[in-house]
Amino acid sequence: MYQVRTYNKISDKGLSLFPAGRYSVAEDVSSPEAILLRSHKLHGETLPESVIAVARAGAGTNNVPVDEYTKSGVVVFNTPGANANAVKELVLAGMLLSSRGILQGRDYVATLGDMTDKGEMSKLLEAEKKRFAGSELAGKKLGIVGLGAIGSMVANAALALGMDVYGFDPALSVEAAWRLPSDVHRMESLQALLSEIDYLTLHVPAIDATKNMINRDTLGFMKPSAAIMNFARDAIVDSEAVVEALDAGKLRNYVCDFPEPCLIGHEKVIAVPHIGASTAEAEENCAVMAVNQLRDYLENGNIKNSVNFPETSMGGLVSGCRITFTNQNVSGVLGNVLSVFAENNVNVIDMMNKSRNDVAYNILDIDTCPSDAVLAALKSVEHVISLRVIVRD
Ligand SMILES: NC(=O)C1=CN([C@@H]2O[C@H](COP(=O)(O)OP(=O)(O)OC[C@H]3O[C@@H](n4cnc5c(N)ncnc54)[C@H](O)[C@@H]3O)[C@@H](O)[C@H]2O)C=CC1
Ligand SMILES: O=C(O)C(=O)COP(=O)(O)O
Repeated sequence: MYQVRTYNKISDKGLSLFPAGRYSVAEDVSSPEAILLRSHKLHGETLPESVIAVARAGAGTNNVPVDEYTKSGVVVFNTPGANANAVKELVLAGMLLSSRGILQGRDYVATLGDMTDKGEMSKLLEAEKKRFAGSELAGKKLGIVGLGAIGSMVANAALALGMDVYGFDPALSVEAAWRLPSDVHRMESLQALLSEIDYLTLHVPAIDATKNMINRDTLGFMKPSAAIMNFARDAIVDSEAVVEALDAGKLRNYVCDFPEPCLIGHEKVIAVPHIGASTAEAEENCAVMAVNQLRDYLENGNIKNSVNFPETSMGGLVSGCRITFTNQNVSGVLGNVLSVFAENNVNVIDMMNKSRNDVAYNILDIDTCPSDAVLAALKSVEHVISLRVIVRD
């Protein structure tokens, strides 16, 4: 029986994919092989030694100490693109809230509760509405920083709204480049993009390279009439600098999914509580994808959509026994492991070896499971980090 420890609200559509008789899935399982979570922060928590995989039902993995887990052979998964549409829609809402007097108008109308005369109310509203006039998105310039799953969807939607779209992404993958509409103006630097645009939307991961990428200096490149949408992470924007710019009339408004104390109550800030991916559809997509990936790893040793391990798949088990092992990515390890097999007359039917940065991952199908002594010999091969035996049910 596999044990999976969960954190956060994970959609039942995903959880129901764990077969009841083979999985125990709960917040309080004692020796989990896997962890399934959303934004719960694992930094500073002791990971049970039993854990071999962590699945983030979502995109950002900055709540998981990925580097530390990699060293102990723990595979970290995420669910690329599964919640991108939900974020895209909220970005569009954010830009509309930023450009029109929707919230201000709603707040004003809510003050009219004492009025009883319909005609009087109508007259007053018509007289006052000029205070809530806005501007249109069509024809405005949108800058997108990060053109991955979310950024490319926002680009398409913004073009459909008649916006002129500018993009900056120095790390763009070939696959993401293919998804991008050709009308997106490619910018060579953040500064060039910021000085051009009326709206900025951020869709980069929270990593060292993006920490405080919007700061006092970079805010200085923007037009005073520009607005920022931050549905990425708090770490990407220096909020204190944003408040200074808003107060000094150097930024029109700031729409964000990551409120911080200095932003609360500011009249030019529209802040919501990290609800970018909080739709039924996105929660289901993420949970289903995370559970399928986790099951394929636990039951077959296959790896898809990991943020720290190479994509490695040999399909379902065909032989009686599958050995998977992770090793430091140095030369000679696979050869030494195969020597142990050869010395003990273990026949390898099929195998795959892939590497990514400092780790290599291997799947080997063999005809019969090796003895405990052979397994011990395999585990003691220099630079082998972890080893697992998967037996067909
Ligand atoms: N508000 C919310 O609920 C959600 C927030 N997010 C956040 O949005 C981020 C992006 O999500 P996805 O688009 O799904 O990820 P993605 O991995 O598909 O795209 C990220 C893009 O950022 C680019 N990038 C990396 N470093 C960069 C840099 N220094 N400058 C410019 N571009 C850079 C990458 O090349 C990639 O194209 C996530 O990492 C997460 O932090 C994601 C989903 C929901
Ligand atoms: O997928 C992401 O990166 C998100 O920020 C979504 O977070 P959540 O799963 O809604 O807690």
